Amino acid sequence: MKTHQIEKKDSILNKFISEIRNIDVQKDSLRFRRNIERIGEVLSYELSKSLSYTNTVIETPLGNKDIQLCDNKIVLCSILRAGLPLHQGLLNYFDDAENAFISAYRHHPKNDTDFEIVVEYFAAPEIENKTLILADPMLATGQSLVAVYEAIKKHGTPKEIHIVAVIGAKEGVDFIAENFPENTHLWIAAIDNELNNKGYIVPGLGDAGDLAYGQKL
Ligand SMILES: O=P(O)(O)OC[C@H]1O[C@H](OP(=O)(O)OP(=O)(O)O)[C@H](O)[C@@H]1O
Ligand SMILES: O=c1cc[nH]c(=O)[nH]1
Ligand SMILES: [Mg+2]
Repeated sequence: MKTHQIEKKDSILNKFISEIRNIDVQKDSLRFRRNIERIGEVLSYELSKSLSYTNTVIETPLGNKDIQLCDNKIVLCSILRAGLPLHQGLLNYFDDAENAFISAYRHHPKNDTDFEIVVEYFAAPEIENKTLILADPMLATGQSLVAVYEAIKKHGTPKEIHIVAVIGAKEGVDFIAENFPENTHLWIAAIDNELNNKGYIVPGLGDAGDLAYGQKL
């Protein structure tokens, strides 16, 4: 897997990341969702540089102009719930993409610290031989992404996979690197060093799904 950690180079992205991490600013859920969306837009732009392009002639009112246009058949698949605002950011740029949604949540059968990932809902177009963009803002242990990939694999084999995430933990990045095909790309804004005993990224930002959409039972 090739990891692209976009915040390594300073840019306006830093402001959006600082706001989603900030304990005061993140309380404004409208701003939180919009910041995740804006980060999705920045990551889309970075990812777009790795896609394939074909020469196309565009007719303007005054003549013709050659331009290289992306010819990948993209399926944009986001993991519910927290993936929704990131999905919108990606779709703002990859507006021709087909769309897929898959659910994954942490089920705690015994206590707060042990959990298993439950994947239930999957709605997708044909993915065989297409460019699959898998989006989830948080990459903590990596178990959700791997569980989702196992479910998606049963429906076809994409030509290539691009994972898009906002904040990850080193441990989770290593885990997905072991479990996704070698030609997978990870486009991620920031990578933190630690996970706590509940599998939350430290310092991270807290619970992305709750910050975007409110607490769940
Ligand atoms: O890398 P992992 O350890 O699997 O954790 C990351 C997952 O946790 C969050 O979802 P959550 O289960 O909180 O669901 P939600 O989006 O409904 O809040 C996040 O959006 C990822 O899907
Ligand atoms: O840090 C984390 C880990 C999982 N899910 C989140 O929303 N945040
Ligand atoms: Mg959550």
